Amino acid sequence: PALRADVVTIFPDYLAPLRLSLIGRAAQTGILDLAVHDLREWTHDRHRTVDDTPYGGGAGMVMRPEPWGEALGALVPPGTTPVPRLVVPTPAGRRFTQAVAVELAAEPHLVFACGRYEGIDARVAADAATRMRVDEISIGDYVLNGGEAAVLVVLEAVVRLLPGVVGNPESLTEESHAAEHDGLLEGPVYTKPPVWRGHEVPPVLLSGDHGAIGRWRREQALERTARVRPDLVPVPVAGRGLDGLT
Ligand SMILES: Nc1cc(-c2ccc3ccn(Cc4ccccn4)c3c2)[nH]n1
Repeated sequence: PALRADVVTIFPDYLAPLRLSLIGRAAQTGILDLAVHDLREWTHDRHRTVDDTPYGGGAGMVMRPEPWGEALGALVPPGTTPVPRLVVPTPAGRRFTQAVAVELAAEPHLVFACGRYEGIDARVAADAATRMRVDEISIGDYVLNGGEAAVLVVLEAVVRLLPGVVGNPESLTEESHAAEHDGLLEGPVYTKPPVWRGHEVPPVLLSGDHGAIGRWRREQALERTARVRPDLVPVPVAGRGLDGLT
């Protein structure tokens, strides 16, 4: 497979959507080798305990290190090659962007550690870092109850970049946030009918003039990006042309 992905979670059913559609097909065609594991497999007490009270006090519970240590030891036994990257969703992680998705899509093996409660005992990541690359990732500046939704987001963004997953690879470069699009947002898209509820499709798109269409689309992308995400608008560097290269 192009990518092996192991997901460890106390809510394996939450990852069921990964069996559907794009990612499901990638798994069936063997592009992606996906395995979801229940962390409680690596508990040994009657109540299959995965959490405990936080040292230093404070509200909530913390995930115990022992089950995680055993789970990661089982999934990545010492001597495993290639060494996987451990992806740990957390509100306190580096920002997940398209560039990070591209980076992760180049990895042969990803292991996702889905935390719950107030997070995972910090020693788990510290110990794993002695054997593999640990990547603490935030999918955005909002607080979730656990890492599972973040794994769905990260895996969707990563798997669609794998060769053979998306029918038309060209669609991967023409979209918002793609480097090839200068990181601009996508402008408006239209299809038939040419008039719908009195709304017309912009005539240039029906003109067949591909130069004009290309210019119009770039203008629309710039306009929308300036309105919605001014932080993404490329700043012209002094003494260089529009493409910033000359
Ligand atoms: N971008 C993100 C990622 C998360 C995330 C990821 C994993 C966990 C495991 C537990 N929690 C709850 C929690 C809430 C408050 C402070 C710490 N943790 C998570 C939240 N929220 N937002």
